[in-house]
Amino acid sequence: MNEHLDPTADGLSPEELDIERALRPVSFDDFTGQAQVLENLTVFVQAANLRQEALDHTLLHGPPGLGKTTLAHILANELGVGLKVTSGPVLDKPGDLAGLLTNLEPRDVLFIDEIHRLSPVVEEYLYSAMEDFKIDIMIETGPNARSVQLHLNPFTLVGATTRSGLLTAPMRARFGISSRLEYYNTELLATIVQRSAEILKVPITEDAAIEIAGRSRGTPRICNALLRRVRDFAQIKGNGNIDMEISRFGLKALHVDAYGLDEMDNKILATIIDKFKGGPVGLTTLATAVSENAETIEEVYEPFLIQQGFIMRTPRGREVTELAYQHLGRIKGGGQPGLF
Ligand SMILES: Nc1ncnc2c1ncn2[C@@H]1O[C@H](COP(=O)(O)OP(=O)(O)OP(=O)(O)O)[C@@H](O)[C@H]1O
Ligand SMILES: [Mg+2]
Repeated sequence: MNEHLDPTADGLSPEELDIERALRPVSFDDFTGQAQVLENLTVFVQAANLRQEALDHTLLHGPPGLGKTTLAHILANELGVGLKVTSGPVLDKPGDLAGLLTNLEPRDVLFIDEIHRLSPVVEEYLYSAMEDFKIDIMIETGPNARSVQLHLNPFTLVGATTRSGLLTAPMRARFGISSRLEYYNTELLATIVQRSAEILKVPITEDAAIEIAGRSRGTPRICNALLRRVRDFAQIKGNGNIDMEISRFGLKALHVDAYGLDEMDNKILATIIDKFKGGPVGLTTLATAVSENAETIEEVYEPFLIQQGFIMRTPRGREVTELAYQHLGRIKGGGQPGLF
C-alpha cells in the first residue's frame, strides 16, 4: 500500500501511528458493530471470491471516525488482494489517477478517501475506468500527441466520504454497493474500548470501559483516543490499571463533556438556544450563525445530536429539546442560571 498517500497518517507521530495500526481491526471478525453493513459486505465479498471477480465498486459514507478507512482495508484483506490508497484532494491531475489505475492487479482495491473532493476532470476520467475498466491516455507531446485507450485490470473502487450529499449523481450511480455507517451505541463502544485496552496491555474494569464509551460521541476513534489519555493518567497518577475512579479523574481533566459532545456540538446547541430562542431555525441560518458549512452541520454534527435527543428536525427548522437546555445549564425562556 502507498503509505505516504494514506490520509489517516495526517498529523500523527510515528508512535501514535504504530498504536493506530495496532488498534485497527483487520478482518470482518475483528470489526465491532455496524451489523447490517457487515452482513451485506460479507456476502458480497464471499460471492466475489467464489467467482474470482472484482467486488463491485463500494461507497462507504457516514460521519468521521466510524470505520470507513478501516473497512476499506478490511475489504482488501478479505478479498485477498492488494490495496492502493489515495484521496480526492491529492489526485489533482488525471495523470496521477492513470498511474494508479494502470498499476492495479486484477481484483485489487483502489481506496479513494474524501471522494467528494475529486476535481471534476479527475472524476470524469474515473467514470470510464469504473464502468468499462478502460482509460484514455495521451502519449507523446506536440504534433505527435495522440490518445490511446488502455485496458485496465478489473478492480474495485472503494470510495469513502463524510459528505455523501456532495457526491455528484453520476458518481453515486457508479457504485454498485453503498453502505452508510451509523454511530455506535455505548455497549458496542465499550467492547471496542476493552479490545483496545487488551491490545495496549492495560487492565480495565468493565464499568470504566462503559464510562469511557459513553463519552465518546458514538465514535470508535474518540473512544480509542480517550482510552489512551486515560491510560496516561492511570500510569502516572494511578497504579496503571484503569478503573472507574481514574477514568472519571482523567475525563474530567480532559474536559470531556458528560455526553462526549465536542465544541461544535455545544456551539450549535448554545446558538439555537441563545440566538434563536431554542428554534425552530433554518439550517442555512444556523450554519451562518455558527460559521460552519450547512452540509457539514447536516451530515457530520446534526445526526449525532438528533440521535442523542438534543435536537429535533421540524418542518420549520431545527429545534433544541429540553435535554439541550439541561445539558448547557440554560433555563427555557430566559437567561443562564447562576444569575440569582
Ligand atoms: N468497528 C470498529 N471496531 C474497532 N475499532 C474501530 C471500529 N471502527 C473504527 N475503529 C477504530 O477507530 C479509528 C477510526 O476509524 P477510521 O479511520 O476507519 O474512521 P473513518 O470513518 O475513516 O474516519 P474519517 O471520516 O475521519 O476518515 C480506527 O483507528 C479504528 O481503530
Ligand atoms: Mg478515514
